[in-house]
Amino acid sequence: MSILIPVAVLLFLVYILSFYDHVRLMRKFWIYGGKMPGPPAHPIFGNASLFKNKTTEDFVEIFVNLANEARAKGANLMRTQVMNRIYVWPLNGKTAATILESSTEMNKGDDYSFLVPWLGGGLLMAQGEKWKNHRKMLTPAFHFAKLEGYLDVFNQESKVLIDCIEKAMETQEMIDLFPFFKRCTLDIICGTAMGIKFGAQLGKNHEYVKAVEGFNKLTVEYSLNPFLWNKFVYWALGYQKMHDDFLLILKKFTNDAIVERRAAIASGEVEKETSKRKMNFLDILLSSEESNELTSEDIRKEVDTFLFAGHDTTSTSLSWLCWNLAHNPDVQENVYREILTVFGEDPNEDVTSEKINRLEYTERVMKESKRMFAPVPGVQRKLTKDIVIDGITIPSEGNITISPTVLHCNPYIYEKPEKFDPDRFLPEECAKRHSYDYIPFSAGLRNCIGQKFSILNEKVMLIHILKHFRLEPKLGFYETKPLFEVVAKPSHGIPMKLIRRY
Ligand code: HEM
Repeated sequence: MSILIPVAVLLFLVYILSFYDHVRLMRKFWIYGGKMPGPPAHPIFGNASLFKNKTTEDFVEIFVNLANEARAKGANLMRTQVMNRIYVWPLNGKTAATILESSTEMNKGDDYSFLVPWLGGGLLMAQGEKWKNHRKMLTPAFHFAKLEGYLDVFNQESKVLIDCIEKAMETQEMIDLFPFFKRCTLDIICGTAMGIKFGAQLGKNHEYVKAVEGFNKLTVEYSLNPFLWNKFVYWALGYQKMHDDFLLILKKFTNDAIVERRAAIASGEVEKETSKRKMNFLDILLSSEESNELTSEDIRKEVDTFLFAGHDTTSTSLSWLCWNLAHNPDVQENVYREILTVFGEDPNEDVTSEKINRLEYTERVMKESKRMFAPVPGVQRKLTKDIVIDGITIPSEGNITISPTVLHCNPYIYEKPEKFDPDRFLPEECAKRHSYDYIPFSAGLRNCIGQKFSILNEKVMLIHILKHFRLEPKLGFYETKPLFEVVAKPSHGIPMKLIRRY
């Protein structure tokens, strides 16, 4: 009994000390935040009350309304605060450019810290020279000529997708396409990046798929609950254990895939490619391992980064595209007609690279869909030094949130932003805007390395789907909402009735 009291006192002291840095930052941001436009903040909790009893389903509306209130008062940026964190939001492309074009302020923000044990050191999270070297090394995997080589996988997996949907239609009248798209894009990224048949669409590797979902859920819970930001609390409530269990599954899967590919190359089962332009992503990494540029752990982090960044984003984007098409039948019909004109009527024909760039109208529709529902709702930078934007000093250690969602809903740039209008992307309309008023793939040096890959992937899947089915929504347009999470998934999926085209 006597030992319990000092242990309890010690634990309490550790707990109190662990808050020292929180209090220091809270004070600093209170002083700076008070001079910025933004909603009134509490000295300790900041703007936490805005999110009380809300879920990430409500956040888009909250942030867009706050941004519009600030814009109406003439502000070009706004701040929000929660406990010891400050977030400064550029409200138009011109202001966002200051940070996106900076070659020094490229470090990722506080909300990414959760991903460090999994992806830290991979391209998405890396900093400084390491980021520069890895970006240079991996760029050839996304070269135009290389993308054409991925078309086979896009076509094959899209056909499996159609089979899976048709099978589901035998027993269900209403189908939520989102999980189908997610499994398909996971199979595509594994096939293209690593040269392996993953088989998520056929029900394989279920444990990995579950672990990705579990880890994503934890990420959201962590970012919404500031008490979990304290390592001690996180551990004591059992979150650390769940976190570690998911990580074990995720890392093991990738490590096994790497070992398998290495062995296949060594045994000659897979022909060794020497031109970097022709190599798939994992083979580029493995060749850099041979020349001691990368360690095995570096390779694992990069592969995990591409699996993470490459599948949820594209499937979410395609889901919102289908949602917009289902709710705008005229636009859907126009896209379908354009697809038939360019590719012909055979629903089973492969999509080829020569014709795909002729889909001008479809491309505008895809862009407008990403404007209305930015698949990545926000990215963050953490400042290393004070910077001044629009005459306002933003302090070091503060976060800048560049939110495509908030920028794309700017009524001063996009008249009636809630209206789906592909003509906003006619060249003469684009010329009227700052190029950073539309940034679904971010912009500047740290833009999305996978954007061309993703657009091609999405187009091929869309062509296969629309050639087979007409889409009819089974929920009202606003009954499923974009979640303000790492990826803006639809809160209630995208339930559809699919009508066969032939
Ligand atoms: C619609 C689909 C996609 C969207 C909307 C999207 C969006 C983005 C955004 C906004 C960023 C900047 C993140 C930040 O600054 O923190 C980013 C970075 C990145 N994306 Fe994508 N992405 C998509 C698809 C993909 C795909 C298919 C891949 C891989 C095959 C990929 C790989 C990456 C990587 C590795 C980075 C980090 C780049 C760097 O920091 O140098 N993304 N993406």
